[in-house]
Amino acid sequence: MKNLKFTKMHGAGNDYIYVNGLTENIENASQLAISLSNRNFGIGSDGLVLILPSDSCDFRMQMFNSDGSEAEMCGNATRCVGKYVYDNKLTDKKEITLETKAGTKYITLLEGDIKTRKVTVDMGEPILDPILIPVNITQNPVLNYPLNIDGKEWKISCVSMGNPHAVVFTEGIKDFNLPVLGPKFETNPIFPRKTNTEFIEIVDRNTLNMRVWERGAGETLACGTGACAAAVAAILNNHCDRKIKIHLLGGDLDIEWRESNNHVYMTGEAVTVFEGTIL
Ligand SMILES: N[C@@H](CCC[C@H](N)C(=O)O)C(=O)O
Repeated sequence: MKNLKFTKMHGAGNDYIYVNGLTENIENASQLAISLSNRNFGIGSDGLVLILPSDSCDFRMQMFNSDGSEAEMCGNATRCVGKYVYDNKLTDKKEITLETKAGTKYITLLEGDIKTRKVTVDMGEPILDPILIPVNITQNPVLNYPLNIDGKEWKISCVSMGNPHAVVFTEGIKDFNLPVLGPKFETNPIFPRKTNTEFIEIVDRNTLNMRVWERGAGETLACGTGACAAAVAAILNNHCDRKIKIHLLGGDLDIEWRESNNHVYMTGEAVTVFEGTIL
């Protein structure tokens, strides 16, 4: 695509290319995600995010992983889209509604500047029904379910935040070989739409360490929906209380699963790195 304007942004190191679909004409977004995400021959990113007009919300987000697959939801991108539409004067609101394939998300812009802004997103209710996640396990909710991978038993807890997550509580995550291990979870036949997988160490009742293997992207420095899913799984397994700080490779996210309305709230930074034009 010639003369395509883009902005590179990240949330806790989870980096995407953002394109204003209100002014730019995108033809094959899936193919574009693959080529632009390439870290040698493209811009380099975990995927592509389109900001589009919406009939029901202020804006609509469409998100593609670096392998070209379209995801229902992306937590880190949601924060960045909020910052993008405000900085680019597409809105003057600091409370923004965003249509996604996983329903409406409510963004609140907090303190910040043109480079970095703190953003909270009401991510809605977690989905625990295995049919809806989807995962081919009848136990409901799926907590500490034994999954055998190459002769080793892992205990998975499954949560959807609009997209599927398998959360594993374990130890020694910094030594895990995720490029070998991650795909064995991602493509396991019990996940009919594949899965994102979070490897979690419990630090204390309000703190977790996390590494993530993302469906369609591989290991990323952070995953917002994954952090929400990990928090929900930690609370359901009684490892943690309802407010949790999650340390990811690229930064921290604060997650609250509120008892009063069952919604998950994610707070973290959204950062603009640079703008450019594809020649
Ligand atoms: N990094 C994202 C999630 C992106 C989509 C995911 N790989 C999927 O295919 O479901 C986040 O911050 O939530």
